[in-house]
Amino acid sequence: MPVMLDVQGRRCIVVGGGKVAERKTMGLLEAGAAVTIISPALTPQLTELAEQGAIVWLNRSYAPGDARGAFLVYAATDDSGVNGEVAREAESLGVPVNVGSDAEAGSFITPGVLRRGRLTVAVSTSGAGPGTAAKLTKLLEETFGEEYEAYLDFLYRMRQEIKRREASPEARKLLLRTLGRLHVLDEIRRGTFTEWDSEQIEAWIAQHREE
Ligand SMILES: C[C@@]1(CC(=O)O)c2cc3[nH]c(cc4nc(cc5[nH]c(cc(n2)[C@H]1CCC(=O)O)[C@@](C)(CC(=O)O)[C@@H]5CCC(=O)O)C(CC(=O)O)=C4CCC(=O)O)c(CCC(=O)O)c3CC(=O)O
Ligand SMILES: NC(=O)C1=CN([C@@H]2O[C@H](COP(=O)(O)OP(=O)(O)OC[C@H]3O[C@@H](n4cnc5c(N)ncnc54)[C@H](O)[C@@H]3O)[C@@H](O)[C@H]2O)C=CC1
Repeated sequence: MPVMLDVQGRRCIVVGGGKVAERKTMGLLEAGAAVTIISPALTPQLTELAEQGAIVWLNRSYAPGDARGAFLVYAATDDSGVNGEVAREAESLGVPVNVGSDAEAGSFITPGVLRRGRLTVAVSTSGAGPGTAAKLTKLLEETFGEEYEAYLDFLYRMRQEIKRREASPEARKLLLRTLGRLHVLDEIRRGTFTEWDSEQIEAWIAQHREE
């Protein structure tokens, strides 16, 4: 079941400090999570993050009780027995858990992720082929270029303005549908798009609210 979680400022626990733990941590930090790593060893990059205070590092092995109070738990050690223990504890506490060594041992898996500002595309093969999930994510990077970031910022602003200025549900619906038909994305791609100021937005809404 795909969902988009808001992990901003929420405590997420990563057990293990190797390559896999590093990748999960980078994804969590990108999403603004408060990461605690529990591991007797860290990769150079994770060590640097701990030194900078960007993550909390507990320099020891996993111990029962570590999953308490977490929003998400990642079992990313190279010991599948330990990963299984972490998963059981998290499950008993009702905390979602990811197991890097076995898709089916946890309650969620980590998809490949493509970000373009407000756009997030997640790709999963349900654990059948993680390398394929990575390849498909790369392919999507070509389809969804950098222009989507500016385009979604534009859509976000217009949607806010339409909702703020327009009380009638019918007019809103019409405006939002018309908005989706604009050629702004092409203009951004061609470099001919210029930001709309408040007056232009107001004029556009007035012109299109009753078509
Ligand atoms: C089940 C899952 C667990 C989880 O949720 O973590 C899992 C499990 C395993 N991965 C393995 C191997 C590799 N994983 C990658 C890459 C990624 N793996 C990711 C997710 C997942 N991997 C989850 C399922 C996702 C899905 O399919 O929906 C991505 C998408 C996201 C991320 O990790 O951030 C990230 C791409 C990020 C990107 O670049 O976009 C590569 C390629 C590479 O490194 O370039 C290889 C080597 C090639 C190969 O083996 O295919 C092995 C075998 C280990 C062994 O042999 O011991 C297992 C264990 C098993 O098979 O169960
Ligand atoms: N999800 C994925 O994308 C992938 C998953 N894997 C799986 O993930 C596992 C981990 O892979 P890597 O990060 O490459 O391994 P790694 O060997 O680089 O790192 C393992 C880490 O776990 C720590 N650790 C070991 N026992 C621990 C304990 N009891 N408590 C806390 N930390 C402990 C170690 O100190 C080390 O930092 C692999 O064994 C494999 O099964 C492997 C490749 C990709």
